[in-house]
Formats: sequence, C-alpha cells, structure tokens
Amino acid sequence: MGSNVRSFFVNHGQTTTAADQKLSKVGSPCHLMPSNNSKKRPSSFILLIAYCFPVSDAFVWHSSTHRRIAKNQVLLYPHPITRPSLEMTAKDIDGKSVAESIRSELASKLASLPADVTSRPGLAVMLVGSRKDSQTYVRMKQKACADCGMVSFLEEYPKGEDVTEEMLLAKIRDWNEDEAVHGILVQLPLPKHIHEERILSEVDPKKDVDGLHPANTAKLFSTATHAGAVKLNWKDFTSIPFHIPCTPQGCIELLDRINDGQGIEIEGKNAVVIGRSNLVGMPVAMLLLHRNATITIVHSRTKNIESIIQQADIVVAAVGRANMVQASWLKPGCVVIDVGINSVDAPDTKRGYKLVGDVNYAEAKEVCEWITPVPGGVGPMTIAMLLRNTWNSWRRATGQMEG
Ligand SMILES: Nc1nc(=O)c2c([nH]1)NC[C@@H]1CN(c3ccc(C(=O)N[C@@H](CCC(=O)O)C(=O)O)cc3)C=[N+]21
Repeated sequence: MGSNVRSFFVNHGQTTTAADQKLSKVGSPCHLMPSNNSKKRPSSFILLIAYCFPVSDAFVWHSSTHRRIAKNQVLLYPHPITRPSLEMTAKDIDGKSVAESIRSELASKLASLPADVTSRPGLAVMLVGSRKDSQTYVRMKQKACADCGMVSFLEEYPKGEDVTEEMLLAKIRDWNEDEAVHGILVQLPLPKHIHEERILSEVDPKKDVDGLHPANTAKLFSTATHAGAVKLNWKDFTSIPFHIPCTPQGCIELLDRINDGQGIEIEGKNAVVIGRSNLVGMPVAMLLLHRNATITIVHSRTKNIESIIQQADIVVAAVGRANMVQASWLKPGCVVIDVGINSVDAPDTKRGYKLVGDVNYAEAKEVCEWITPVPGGVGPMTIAMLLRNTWNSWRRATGQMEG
C-alpha cells in the first residue's frame, strides 16, 4: 500500500459511485479498486475489506455485507488495528455519574461551611401552565436543591391561560429584591400569550442562573474579557463572572471529564452543532468557540447537512428530533454529545413512553468513539450545572467569591 493512497473502494456497482461522490465531498481522495476483477485484488485485501479498515485517515468502505448501509449512504468504518486508540464500539459518557459527583461535591462544601455562615443558596423556580414534562423537571430541580442543602422556592401558575405578564413580572421583581433568593429560573416553555423575552429580561442578571437574560447572553457572545484586564479562563466555569446556560455548560463539562477525567482536546477540533436554539445550540457553539474549536451550526435550512457533520470531530445534537442523526453521517472516532430528549411511544414500558436522543444511538455507537446516552447523558448534567450556578451566585452575593 503506497503511503499516498488514502482511500480504497471495492467496487460493488452503483453504491460505490455514491460512496465515491460522498467521500470526495468530504474531501478525501479515493481510489477505486474493482472487486469484479478478483485476480487483481491482493489476497490480504480481502481480510482487510472484511474489517473495513482505515489507513491513517483513509478508509475502505465495507459494502459486501450491506448491513448498515442505506441507499445512497456511505459508512466510514474504523479498523481497530490501524487505529489502536479506536475501539469498535464507542464508550458511553456517563453523565449521570459525573452529575452525581458534582452534586455531592457541592453538598459536602455546603455541609462544611463555618458555623457563622447561616445563609444557604436559594433557588426560586417559576412554573407556568400544567405541562407534565415541565412539572417533572421542576420537581427534579427542587429535589436536587434539597439533596445538596440548598433552599428552593416554587411559584406555580397551573392555569397558564389566565396568567398575565404583569403577574409574572411582579413575582420576579419580588425575587430580585429577596435576599434569600440567589437564583431565579423561569421554566420554559411559557404559554404562547406570554412574551418570553420580556419575562426573562426582568430577572436580575446576577440571579439569572439559567443564563438567559440578554445581558448574560451578550457576555457569552463577546470576546471581551469582562474581568478588567484579566482574560477569562474558559476551562474553569466557576471563574467566569456571569451566568452561562446550564445545558451547554454541562456539554463542555462532559467533554472535559471523559477518558478518566483527562477529557478530550477541544482546541483546533471541528465541532458541528445541530440546532440553533437560545437554550442550547447557540450558547454551546459559543462555548466551543471560546475553547478554540472551529464551529459550524447546522439547522433545518442547511444544505448537505450530512457531509458537514461527516467532518465533525465533535457533534452536539440539539434539535429535538428522535433518532435524526444516522451513523453514516458520523466520522469514525468522533465524539457525540446528544442533547435531545424525545419521548417516543413504548407500550410495553411502565410509563408508556421512553426517552431517546437526536442521534440513532445503537448505530452511532459502532462508529464514534464517545457518545452520551439518553437518558443518563446530558440531562442530569443540566441540573448539576443549575446547582453550581446557584452556588456561585450565592458565593458572589455573600462576598465569598470575587466577580
Ligand atoms: N428555563 C429552563 N431551564 C432549563 O434548564 C430547562 C427548561 N427551561 N425547560 C426544559 C429543559 C429540559 N431540561 C432538562 C433537565 C434535566 C433533564 C434530565 O435530568 N433528564 C434525565 C431523565 C429524566 C426522565 O427520566 O424523565 C436524563 O436525561 O437522564 C432533562 C431535561 C431543562 N430544561
């Protein structure tokens, strides 16, 4: 095999042409090797084909089984021998246990406060309407607070349709003044007749533990330092003197903690974010940018979405469409952070539904190196980051932390 040879194809007719086109789109030069002329094929190659091997950054596409290959799709498949660091099946990123350790760290910090510090971090949650999922999330947040020794306050407006913006604004002003409240969270979505941005803008930015106030968003989307001459340290969220949305923070925290706490290098990597919401897509792209990744945001109007994702070292999926991202869209060895929480019917389960991500997990696991499961991935991190934001807010308010 010459070192200039980067990709091989075994010709299996039409599909090879599709593969060829797709690979050239990805920018990988390919060499066709006709399989209908078996005499020309070195015998060792047959074994290699069976493994679908890459030679450094080159790939042989295994088409003979047609197993994971849908019409017009190419599967780029890593070989374990030529890439020793790559295992055939991805490792799960255990968000649940990372979140648990963050929560217990917070709990022990709170438990070991000096006796004269009697104040405790307080989180106020506003729940408007009677969505079942929102109720569940709010309950989880309150329990998380109690578990680690924080105080929580709940203001519920079950009849969402009767609520006026003025009522909500008045409550938020109360909380802004209340010294026992260090974090304010308005559970989203709000009923249609309520102007979401108007409500979120009323929250004191210092208490905006969701990081959704325009003042906090602006700081996240800026390259200014905000800390006088001191450069912000994007590797330590606790040192950042404003609030950052919880789910995006959780995504980065996971990237930093995988691989037995060593994390993976973000700098210089191609990161593709799928989705552009205020809550996740846009802020997570900014966080990746601050960590010197090259970012691309793809969305419903993006052309050639698959070939863009195929170039990603890091994929963050945050669209809310069950199993949208297929294994064939992923570059072998990439890291997948699946933010999607979609419920799909599952009549044989107790709840009658189950949660799945935006990524086709079972298939993707065979291609990428690391992947977050759903549930048990990003979800629990969101809550852990909310607690940490509330803790930081309290420390700043009580003069225990600069900034
Ligand atoms: N202002 C605001 N802030 C939010 O942070 C916010 C919001 N609105 N609206 C809705 C989304 C959703 N969200 C989740 C939090 C935890 C899990 C979570 O812990 N999920 C578990 C499973 C939970 C289950 O089994 O139902 C998991 O993924 O393992 C999921 C989703 C916060 N959100």
